Amino acid sequence: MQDPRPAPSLLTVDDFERAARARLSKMAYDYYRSGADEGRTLRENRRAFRRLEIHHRVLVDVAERDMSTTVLGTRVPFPILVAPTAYQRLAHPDGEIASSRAASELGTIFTLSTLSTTSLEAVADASSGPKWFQLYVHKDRGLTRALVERAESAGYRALMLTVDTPVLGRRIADVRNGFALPEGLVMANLVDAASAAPAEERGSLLASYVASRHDASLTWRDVGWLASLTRLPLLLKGIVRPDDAVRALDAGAAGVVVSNHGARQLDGAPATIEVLPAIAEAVAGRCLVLMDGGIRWGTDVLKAIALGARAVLVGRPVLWGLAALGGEGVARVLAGLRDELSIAMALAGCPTLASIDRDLIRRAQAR
Ligand SMILES: Cc1cc2nc3c(=O)[nH]c(=O)nc-3n(C[C@H](O)[C@H](O)[C@H](O)COP(=O)(O)O)c2cc1C
Ligand SMILES: CCCCCCC(=O)C(=O)O
Repeated sequence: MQDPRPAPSLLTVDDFERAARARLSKMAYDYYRSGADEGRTLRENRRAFRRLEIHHRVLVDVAERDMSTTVLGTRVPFPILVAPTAYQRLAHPDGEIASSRAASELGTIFTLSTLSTTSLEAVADASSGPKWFQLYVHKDRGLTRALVERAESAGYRALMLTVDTPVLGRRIADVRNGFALPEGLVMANLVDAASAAPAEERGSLLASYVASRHDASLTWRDVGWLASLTRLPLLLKGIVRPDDAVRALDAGAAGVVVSNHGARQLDGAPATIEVLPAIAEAVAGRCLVLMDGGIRWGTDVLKAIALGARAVLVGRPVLWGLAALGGEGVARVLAGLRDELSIAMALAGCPTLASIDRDLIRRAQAR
């Protein structure tokens, strides 16, 4: 007899990307999908995972698996967090509210971008789960300080300072498409600053925002200044070198995010999974190490944990879920990755995250 149930069509992150592509305008899809320049790092972020094999252990009791971990004092049921991504209402009218609620439903951490299309207060009011705030430092330090104070009083639990973006990477598709926010969408955390801006900047063209407001002169000294403004733990996002990770630690950061900004900044930057082991080794457990870039399968998460990350963040997968099915899509993407990780742990002989060690991972022989 035939099974009457329809075959599920949205199972993997790549399925969600196809569904998202069918729903989004070309301009929005290109903005989300793009890497910088020729997309070398974009391809490498995923290829580098494929080069790694998992040499599984057998006959281990994996009847119960524990995927929970603690990040900056917050217990999460599985080690997959939501990365900050700008302009989520471009994907779906419910934007950041829907994605933060989905993260909350699953018990994981949602990171809100400075460039969100919903204000940080509205997101805090709408979802009760743990949240971090991603910070871009503006030339106007008063504005930067105000963002920090607002995030702190709205209940965000950590600040994630993005340090790989002194200027905007060149995303060719965005330049060709003349990327701009459609009428009605704004950079909601910056509306006052935006309405004081000259008319040609109010259209939210990313490039003009960056040129006029974003501070490209940021240095290590400013990290100390930022840390002095807040009692929240500070993470530095965009680290790909062991020496910079140690410097972050020395500057007072509670952790680093090994990231190349989803390959949207410096084309030619290394795949993050390639540089993770040396960074984890350099900081030697003295601070939290997270990573993002190219994670599309539960087995990718397992590889990142094995190579030294406490947890990973996902950017585009969440956008694909949001564009395809709103908040339900985000929840399904996160739950899908969680369930894939659980299966991968069972098959690799790892009942806990602590048992996922480096010895499981080998580089595939070149054929
Ligand atoms: C459309 C888009 C917007 C992004 N916006 C931000 C942002 O506002 N701040 C930030 O620190 N990183 C931003 N990122 C980078 C993500 O936080 C993250 O590093 C990256 O998406 C991880 O790679 P993945 O998309 O392969 O998971 C953005 C990435 C994308 C794809
Ligand atoms: C230099 C600050 C602009 C960053 C724009 C948002 C972002 O991170 C991205 O599109 O990627």
